[in-house]
Amino acid sequence: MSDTMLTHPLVDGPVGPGCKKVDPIVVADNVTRTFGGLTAVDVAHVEIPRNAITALIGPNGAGKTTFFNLLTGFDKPNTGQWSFEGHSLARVPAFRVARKGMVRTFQLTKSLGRLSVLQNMLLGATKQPGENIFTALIKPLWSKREETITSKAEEILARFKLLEKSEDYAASLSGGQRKLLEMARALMSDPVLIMLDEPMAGVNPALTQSLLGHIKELKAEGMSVLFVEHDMHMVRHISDWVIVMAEGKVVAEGPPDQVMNDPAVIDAYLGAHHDTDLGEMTGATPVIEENDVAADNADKKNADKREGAI
Ligand SMILES: Nc1ncnc2c1ncn2[C@@H]1O[C@H](COP(=O)(O)OP(=O)(O)OP(=O)(O)O)[C@@H](O)[C@H]1O
Repeated sequence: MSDTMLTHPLVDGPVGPGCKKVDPIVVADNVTRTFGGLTAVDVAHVEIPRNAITALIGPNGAGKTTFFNLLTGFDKPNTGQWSFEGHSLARVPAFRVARKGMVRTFQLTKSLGRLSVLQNMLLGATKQPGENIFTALIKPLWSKREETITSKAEEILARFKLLEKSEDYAASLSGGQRKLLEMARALMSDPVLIMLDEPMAGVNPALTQSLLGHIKELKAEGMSVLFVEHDMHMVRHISDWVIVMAEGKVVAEGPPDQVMNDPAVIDAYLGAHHDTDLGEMTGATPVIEENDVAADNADKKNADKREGAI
């Protein structure tokens, strides 16, 4: 940020790249990742605030996805340390990271598309029935566990208005419904921090309101949310905090209205998107549940048009 004297309730001290948070849930230091000669991530220090919605933005190739992959154990850094809820998680494998409560959405791939919506949900549960040999041998133990996770899956599907689709192939869902399923699946493992990778990609504008409502609910339930998104409208309307990456580094951070009016950010990132709708700071628009069905239908049509969507 250009004005380092700004303060904010989430921040301990002046606002600026790498600023200290009052109550951080993730703290990362000197995280680097290179691919050959290219430094994809070079984050000196960043803190993610707890129980807030944080957007990670930046131009294509800024290193956002790589940083996500590193934090969640899907990739290994060259250097660096980070902690989640005060516990070091650097180089901890992805399944353990998820068990600790740091859970990311991942895209519905071709193979997952061939499973039903419910099966996708069951895959999201952290501890599977029969996971240890003792439990596997005693049917009442695993069948009870299966019942519990199935009813939990159905409860979450109902909340996301996907229950009636539970037996459908996931591949048959519209773009927006897929995004809802990705989020619903992540909730199966009771995240403390949920990390969403482009939650708005391919989503019809009316279903967008429903998705935004679901994300705000996660925060209302006490979760922290970190998302990567190119849709500036969403970033502006839903985020409490915005972190800007460029060339692997954190170049700016702050509340959305300040970050998006920062000349350095406009030059580095928004300049390339001058023609896109950056919106006004009007606050999040209300959830339009009744539009879901119409939106889904329109969304489905768009999804059908896309070639090889999954
Ligand atoms: N597995 C890989 N092998 C080689 N280079 C990679 C690999 N993954 C990422 N990169 C490179 O690292 C840089 C950062 O990529 P990354 O996908 O993290 O950026 P991003 O900010 O998420 O971009 P986008 O917004 O386009 O998704 C890019 O130059 C990319 O080409």
